[in-house]
Amino acid sequence: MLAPLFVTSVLLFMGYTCYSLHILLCKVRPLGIPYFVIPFYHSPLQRLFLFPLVKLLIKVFGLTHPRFFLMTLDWQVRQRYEIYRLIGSDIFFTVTPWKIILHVADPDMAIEVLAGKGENGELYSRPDFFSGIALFGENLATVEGAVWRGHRKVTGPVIGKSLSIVWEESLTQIEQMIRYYDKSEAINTSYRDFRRATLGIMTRAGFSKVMRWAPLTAAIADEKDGEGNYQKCLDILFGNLMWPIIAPSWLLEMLPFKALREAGRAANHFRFFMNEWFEEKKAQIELDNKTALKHSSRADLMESLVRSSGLDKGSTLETPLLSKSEVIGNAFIFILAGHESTAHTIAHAIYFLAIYPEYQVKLQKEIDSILRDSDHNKTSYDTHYDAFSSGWIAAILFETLRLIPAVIGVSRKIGPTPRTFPRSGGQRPITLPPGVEIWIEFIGLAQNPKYWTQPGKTEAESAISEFRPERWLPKPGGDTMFKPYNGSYIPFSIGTRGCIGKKFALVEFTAIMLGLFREMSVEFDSCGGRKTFDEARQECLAEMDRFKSKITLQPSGEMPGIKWVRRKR
Ligand code: HEM
Repeated sequence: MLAPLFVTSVLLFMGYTCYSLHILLCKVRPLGIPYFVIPFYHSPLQRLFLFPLVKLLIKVFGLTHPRFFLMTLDWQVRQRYEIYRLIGSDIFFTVTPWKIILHVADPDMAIEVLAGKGENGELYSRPDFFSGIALFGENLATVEGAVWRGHRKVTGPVIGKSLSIVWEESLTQIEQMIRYYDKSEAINTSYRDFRRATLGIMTRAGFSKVMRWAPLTAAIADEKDGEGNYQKCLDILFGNLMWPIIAPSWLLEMLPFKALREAGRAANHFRFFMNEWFEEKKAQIELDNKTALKHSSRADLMESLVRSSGLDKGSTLETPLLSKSEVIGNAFIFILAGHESTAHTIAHAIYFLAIYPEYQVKLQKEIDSILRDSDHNKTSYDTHYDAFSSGWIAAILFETLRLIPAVIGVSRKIGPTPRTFPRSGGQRPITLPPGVEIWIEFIGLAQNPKYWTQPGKTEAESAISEFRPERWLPKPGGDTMFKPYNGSYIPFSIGTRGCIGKKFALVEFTAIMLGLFREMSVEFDSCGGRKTFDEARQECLAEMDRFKSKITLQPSGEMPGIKWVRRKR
């Protein structure tokens, strides 16, 4: 009885899948753009089982057709621009039986997709899979249209006003970090160490909570300590975010797998901490309301969020802009987006500087010439940031993000009516059918030789896939950094929906590099003379080619050890 039912269900499913694929292909074929039919695209289970299997098949059978690369995880990192070259087009489709995705390494089209408006006069919206990050409540990254504008109005101005604190706290965190590195041998915990530092900066700038820097393992060892607990919960939560996204935390906590139970518990702890912070801030605001001290000078992100909920007694807000769950949802997205992307970008840059020590010397000369003898702790965002914003520190940041963007791309979807998009190089515009998902591929764009071959040089001489920060420096006698072709370099995305924390990240990166390299230099660990510089360098470059995208780009294996040493003056 069950067997025929099972066979009929399988046949019906297969029939429906073929029919659905046929319908999608009928939409794609007439457009004259290269397309590749692939059986699946990203989902947690495919990530776990199918992608590794395809990778193995490619290796064993030496498969070279683009279709096979497109079925591997994070092909954008491994294929870079080469896949577009192989296909012969800066845009192409992947078609699964359920979805059409357009991959874009064409700058004119990228601009129109990210900054242009759909049929409703609104920006194109993010695909539905983004709704997963509303696990603690809707937030800036998950809402659209007028609601999104409301969230942005609450968060944008206050983030913009936090830059002096970002500068100051970055230097404080780095000072504490250096004290630890001074006593340490080689380390390979840079990614975690910088996450710890940027978390401290976000927590101070956004929530007025002070978290001293300590190596994560030591800081989390003391379970009774609230700060250590908070760090531990974030470390587990962000390392395993996929689980609380696909299942409620109460369910995870009941499952017989330790990792899943821990992820569920971390999500519950996070909710608990945010509730505590919400109530604390509310009480503080209520006190201010009584003393008629509106919007105190210490106003931070959390204050702006809580005030916009109108939940504080004495609030004069007529219509609340956010619910309590949206307040917590936004606290979550700022902690998530605001610490990992910058931390990993700093760690990538540190590894590039270990590979190319000559740039450390240039960076240190720049710091010395700007700060002279003054103590860097006496610097401030207002007096010093601008001086660093068109020199080596900025060039190193831009070049790091060009080669290893914090996120590999952004996506948008076309609404219910067809839309026409321009293409670069005078190619004919393309009209996309409804429902298509568009993936703007940052690495493809930032290594597209049509836009990155330098004037008077060949593509090979321009070393597009290599770390050459000098390409960004102002021309001799000038003071403006190199401006790439519009749309060909957008690691923070563009348009009003682009990254709200861009300036925050630029200031953070600058202060951290200045704090570190004023005192220290970085070098590969030679493992007691057993590893040459060239071996460590090759190992590092090979590891960078294996980076995986897990919220942000990060190592999938172990990076070579590095050592921080006091600068020789
Ligand atoms: C190197 C550092 C960073 C990079 C490369 C980066 C990149 C991005 C990108 C590509 C987006 C997607 C924009 C889009 O879909 O068009 C984004 C969104 C966002 N980022 Fe960042 N980001 C960085 C740092 C930060 C920081 C420090 C914060 C917080 C202070 C932050 C908060 C956010 C938020 C809240 C969003 C959602 C914005 C919205 O939907 O309106 N990011 N970021």
